[in-house]
Amino acid sequence: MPGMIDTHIHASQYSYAGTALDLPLLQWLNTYTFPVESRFKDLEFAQKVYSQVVKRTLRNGTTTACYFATIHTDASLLLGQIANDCGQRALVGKVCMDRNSSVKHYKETIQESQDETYRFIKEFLKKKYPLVKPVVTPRFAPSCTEELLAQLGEIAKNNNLHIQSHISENMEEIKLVQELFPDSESYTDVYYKHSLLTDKTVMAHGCHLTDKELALFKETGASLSHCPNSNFSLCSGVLDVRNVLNHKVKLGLGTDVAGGYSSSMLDAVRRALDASKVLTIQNPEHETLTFEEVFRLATLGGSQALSLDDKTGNFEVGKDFDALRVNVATPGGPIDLIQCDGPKILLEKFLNVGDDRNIVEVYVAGRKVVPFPETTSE
Ligand SMILES: Nc1nc2[nH]cnc2c(=O)[nH]1
Ligand SMILES: [Zn+2]
Repeated sequence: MPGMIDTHIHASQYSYAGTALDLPLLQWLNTYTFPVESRFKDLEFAQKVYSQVVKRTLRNGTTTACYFATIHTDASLLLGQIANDCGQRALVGKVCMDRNSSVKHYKETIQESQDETYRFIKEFLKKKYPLVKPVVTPRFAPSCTEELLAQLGEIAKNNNLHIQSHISENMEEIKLVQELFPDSESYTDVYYKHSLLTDKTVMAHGCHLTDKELALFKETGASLSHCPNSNFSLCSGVLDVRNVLNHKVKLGLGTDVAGGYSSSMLDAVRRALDASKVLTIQNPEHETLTFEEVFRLATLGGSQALSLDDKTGNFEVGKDFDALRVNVATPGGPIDLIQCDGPKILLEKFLNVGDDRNIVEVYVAGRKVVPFPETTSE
């Protein structure tokens, strides 16, 4: 099958994935996230966490990942190097934030954020990695001043770069954005005003976007990353994917580690189906997503959301070979095959009950990256 595409994952939060899920978003960021992310000034710590998250996601069948790192340029460059060395296709973002009232040492001045973003992009592009690219990454509106958002919009435009951020994840966050940006009509308008909504933009969550905001996504070509594990784990909200698709907005799936506790895209597939079923429980008229639709979101949908669908997402002639060799009946694996089923049923079983034991080989751009070559295996 085509490799899976994680459109939103915080590589820097991998060390505490599976813990610390007892607070809502803003309190979770202040209590757990910012203190951990501030540790990535230490390149040894960064090397350890980043090589583990890249290897784990590859083993789980993530052939393309769109990563948030931290505010630290050198550690963010290191994440790019590790993804390249391990053969994963990736977008890597050095996080930008010049507002943080809770963990005072974990923020930049606007000048630092601008200068370091330039340095990050320049040094990254100098490496000429074939599959790994930088992405302009304002953390989210509440942690950036208007001036910084405007500068980042300019930098992305002038260098034709990808952009990633977060939007409308929980209600408290939306209220905070209204207070911080009183001149903007909506959360989406804050990004739109600063040229941050383009056809190379991916915004995580969007649980509470209005139809009017979705229309602005459609108009600009910006996409959404649906991160259902995170949305459930932090009690943020339930995105109505059907409504997003009806608005013809591009959409992929994301793990959002560590707001989401699992680094596996198979988990994202299952949670996306759960989220859709929750909406059907609440409203029987809701048209539940099918497993085929969610499979598409995890692969082709993700490639479209990241504007990488000329390279990956399916096996169309002319694209790179990003693929998983799956053995549904792998010995010692989680699936018992009782009867002889056709390929569609086997895919459904794998998506719902399979795990990395079933993913026998992983290929990115034709290169076998799992099992790991002797030197990098652990
Ligand atoms: N889930 C999640 N939402 C955010 N919004 C701003 N930063 C973050 C983050 O690290 N995780
Ligand atoms: Zn996130």
